[in-house]
Amino acid sequence: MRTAFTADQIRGAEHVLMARLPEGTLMQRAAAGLAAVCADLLGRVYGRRVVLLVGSGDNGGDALYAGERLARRGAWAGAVLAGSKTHEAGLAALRQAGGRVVDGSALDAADLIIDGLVGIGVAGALREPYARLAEDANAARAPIVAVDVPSGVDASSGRVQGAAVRAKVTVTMGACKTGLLVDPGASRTGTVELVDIGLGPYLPDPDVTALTRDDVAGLLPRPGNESDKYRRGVLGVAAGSDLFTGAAVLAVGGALRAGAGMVRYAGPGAPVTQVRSHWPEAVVTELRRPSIEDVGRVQAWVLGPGLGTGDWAHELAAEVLASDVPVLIDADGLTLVAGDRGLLRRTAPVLITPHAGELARLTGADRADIEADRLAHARAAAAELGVTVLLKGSTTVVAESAGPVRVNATGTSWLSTGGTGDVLSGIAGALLAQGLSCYDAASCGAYLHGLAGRLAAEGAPLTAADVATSVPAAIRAVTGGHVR
Ligand SMILES: NC(=O)C1=CN([C@@H]2O[C@H](COP(=O)(O)OP(=O)(O)OC[C@H]3O[C@@H](n4cnc5c(N)ncnc54)[C@H](OP(=O)(O)O)[C@@H]3O)[C@@H](O)[C@H]2O)[C@@H](O)CC1
Ligand SMILES: [K+]
Repeated sequence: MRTAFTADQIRGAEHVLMARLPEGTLMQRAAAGLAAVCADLLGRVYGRRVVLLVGSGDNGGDALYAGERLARRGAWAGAVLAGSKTHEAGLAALRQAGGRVVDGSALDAADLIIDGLVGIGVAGALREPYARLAEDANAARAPIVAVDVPSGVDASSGRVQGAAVRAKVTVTMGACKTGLLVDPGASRTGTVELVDIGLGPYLPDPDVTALTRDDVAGLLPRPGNESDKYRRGVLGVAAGSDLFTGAAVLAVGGALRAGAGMVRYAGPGAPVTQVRSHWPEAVVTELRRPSIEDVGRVQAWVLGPGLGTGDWAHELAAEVLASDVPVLIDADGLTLVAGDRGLLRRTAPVLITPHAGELARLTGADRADIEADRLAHARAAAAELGVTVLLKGSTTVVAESAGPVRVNATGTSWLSTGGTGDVLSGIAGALLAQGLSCYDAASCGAYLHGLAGRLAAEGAPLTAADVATSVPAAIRAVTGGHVR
């Protein structure tokens, strides 16, 4: 499990550790790790030009001491001092090793840029001259190594207000920061390298976690000798309408490919015909009225893709939500719930899977605000609505009212195409039916969906149906495909 922490959490742990060590020890550990990554990136250190962007705090101190180490190995090291003050001991060390103070024009001829403008101590958007230096560094041809976080990215949320460094590598100290895993910040980090400075034993529970392949392999249900289709999990899918038939086909497809023992599809005539012809494996009930009475027993429901938002859909949603099994609500289901919050009054668990626009409709928050601070809005919605929230987007986040938010970064931009959300609801719904909690079903579902998208795309456009087709390959890639 990858873990990440807010700036305050890191500072708290640093405080305890620092009190036990001689002054300056942590910064030397940080600088040593930083210099090693820079040296790797340069290949040969001797004679290369390294420009350090140095802010007024300890982030600048890290950069200066790393510059000192590179200068001792024969690099030309020039520090651009951006702040009202500078880490004096770090600057003296750099000078003693042969480094110098330069102005921003040195960026043009740099082989490597070290961004030590600001780290976890930043407040708000970058001020001048930091903002201009960040932009000049981005425009230069040399790769940028960000110290701790790319300057301009809020370490605790991933928020970017104004200019921000776009790094090739981010060398983060002690533990990963939340903002490195959540967009828009995550898209600025490049590769994230962690330098162990001994913080581990002093860290609290993480703010954010990200499942690894092994975590997902451990959580995914696998059939045993005693399994039959009922014990493996029966998923009900209430989706599709005479106007929108594809959503039903895709949601059922996602569920079947993700290992549901059986999928029971319930809907009106047109999608019924489509689901039957695409998926003879599904057990289909054509609804003459909005009732699930004749559908049979299920262990979880997916409600909403392509369902429509009229009275018929509302009645069906009310019936599904009146059941005593977990329900995943997506798409039109979310619009229905936004118009009638009373539908969410139930005791069995609810997982909602909105994108930012749908969450905005549900909570009244501004869509742009949600996109700027995905974590805070997903958490707040989970607490306000009493549900698990899977907020879709370039970094998908899964939040409950308490505990760490799980983020998923397996996705690809090729997944931003119609119908992929329907497939995701099928996958996560199948995992719910197989007994996973909303939190695990959502985070494993997002992981598999992202990976299936990557496998299906291979750098080219994909369709939602391709994603569903690739789900077994994604599961195989996660579990190693061992026959059992
Ligand atoms: N402590 C340790 O032992 C270790 C610390 N470590 C390192 O220290 C870093 C944290 O250092 P930190 O706390 O000094 O804060 P930091 O991120 O350098 O920035 C603070 C300065 O930025 C400025 N500033 C703020 N907002 C701004 C804005 N919007 N726009 C422009 N400027 C702004 C503000 O300047 P001022 O307003 O005072 O001029 C303030 O002084 C951490 O990320 C890690 O790299 C690691 O090596 C591990 C060991
Ligand atoms: K930085």
